[in-house]
Amino acid sequence: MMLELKGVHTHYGLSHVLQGIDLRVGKGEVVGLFGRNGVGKTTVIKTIAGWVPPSRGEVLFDGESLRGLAPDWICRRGIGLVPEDRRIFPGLTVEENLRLGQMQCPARSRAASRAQLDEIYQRFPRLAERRRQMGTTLSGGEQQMLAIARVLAGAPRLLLIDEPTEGLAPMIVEELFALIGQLAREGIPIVLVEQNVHRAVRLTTRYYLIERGQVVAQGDSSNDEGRAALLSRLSV
Ligand SMILES: Nc1ncnc2c1ncn2[C@@H]1O[C@H](COP(=O)(O)OP(=O)(O)OP(=O)(O)O)[C@@H](O)[C@H]1O
Repeated sequence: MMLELKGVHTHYGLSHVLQGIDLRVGKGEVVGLFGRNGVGKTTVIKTIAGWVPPSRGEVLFDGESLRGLAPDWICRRGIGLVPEDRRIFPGLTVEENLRLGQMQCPARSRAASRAQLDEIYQRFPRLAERRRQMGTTLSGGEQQMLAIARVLAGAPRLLLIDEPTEGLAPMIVEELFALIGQLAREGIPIVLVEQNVHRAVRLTTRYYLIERGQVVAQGDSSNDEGRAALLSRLSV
């Protein structure tokens, strides 16, 4: 198992948000985290990436505990987080954003090379065209692409992607889902939080349904039956 959460609890102050999450992500998987607003999906992702430390339980990556590691170090181990709010660095061009991504947490020696940057531009031609434009002046969809590209620049071995399509136009949404599908086919395991369950579930191989900080259902979403079970449970 590449990533494993064992009985993870997370608090924000006195607020007990995650209440014993068990979750596993294997090689080649796209794991969907679904559930209503505020149930703790983002907190699961932030806990994995070390942005909020778990108060109890373990997060294991490649069998090793991440306990006590700062987010930078977790990133360097190979876990890349694309946060919901994208966090494009203001005052920096597209290329400078990507170079920072290469430097911030190079997970592999491939990162931080010119060749790797060229590969990223091949994958994201629109970013190549706009490489000298300020990152924050890109459209919402382009900023989301940049946020993903910047994390890819660190050559992660596992990707956590939080609500990538929120507030974006349908065409861009399709492009983003196609991109995520492509990354998965290239062998990067992905944990995806997405409100657009109908669309997202077609990409995921397995899912966890979360309610009030707990996993209340999980299953296979690689076939019609599994997907139908999830959708009926969510009644969407
Ligand atoms: N920094 C914080 N401080 C205090 N409480 C927080 C903080 N971040 C999140 N929470 C609370 O933790 C709970 C879970 O939030 P979280 O963002 O993980 O949920 P979510 O399922 O991702 O929801 P959404 O889909 O709306 O993003 C919510 O009640 C939220 O208000």
